[in-house]
Amino acid sequence: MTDACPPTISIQNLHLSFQNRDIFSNLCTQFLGGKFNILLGSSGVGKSSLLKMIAGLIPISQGKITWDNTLPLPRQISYMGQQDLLMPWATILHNVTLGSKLRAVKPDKNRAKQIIQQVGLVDVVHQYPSQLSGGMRQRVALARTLYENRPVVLMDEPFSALDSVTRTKMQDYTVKLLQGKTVILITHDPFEACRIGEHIQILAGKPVQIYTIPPIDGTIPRHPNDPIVQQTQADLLTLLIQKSSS
Ligand SMILES: Nc1ncnc2c1ncn2[C@@H]1O[C@H](COP(=O)(O)OP(=O)(O)OP(=O)(O)O)[C@@H](O)[C@H]1O
Repeated sequence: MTDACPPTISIQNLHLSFQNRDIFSNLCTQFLGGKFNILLGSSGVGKSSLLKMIAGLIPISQGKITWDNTLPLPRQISYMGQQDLLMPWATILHNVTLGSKLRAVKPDKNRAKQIIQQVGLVDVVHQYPSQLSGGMRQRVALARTLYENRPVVLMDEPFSALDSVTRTKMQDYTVKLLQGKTVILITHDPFEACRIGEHIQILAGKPVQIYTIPPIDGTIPRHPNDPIVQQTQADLLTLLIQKSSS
């Protein structure tokens, strides 16, 4: 499973409603294979729900999600939701390797420890989630997602609880480890989008649609001082303000 070619994921005329309230209709877009796809948009517009539909966590009533390889999509996905969903009874190491245990395969403890070290949690590897801060818990969830080594990685605001220095380090490490995978990452932060985005889209408007941002030059992770990052984040924020009021 880990050597599957990371697919492009296509959304065709997708519809979502909750209790007869339409969230979006006829939504069409693509998330590019092997790229960092970033999704922005105002709170409540439907970003997390779209990610959950791709992950198979919300059933599809109308429209289609397709992908361009032959493997079942759910088996290719590693999903990091907004809630960390850490198991309170398991140590940090066991939380990170939980997927292996659930699949009844021997955990790769060396790989897990390496990732835990890179996310800065080596000192708490044998502690329990209740002993950690919110930002530390989020890094455990990040480590668990990275440990899975799947071709498709869905991440819903994975760095939202982190201070700006840690956030920058985690962005760099995530880009390094997930290079060549199909990543769909939700963020509210235009700066983050411009640092690590290769294909940036905004979910916005009435009715809700997807808008694609022109590609940004340079390889990711772009340096925070890169003038392109500075300029495009300002443009992106302006666009977000425009789209949220239209
Ligand atoms: N299980 C549910 N039952 C009913 N309504 C829901 C459910 N899940 C989401 N919604 C509604 O669907 C809309 C979209 O929610 P969603 O969480 O997808 O938005 P979002 O863009 O990810 O928001 P945020 O940026 O705040 O996380 C919201 O109005 C929300 O209240």
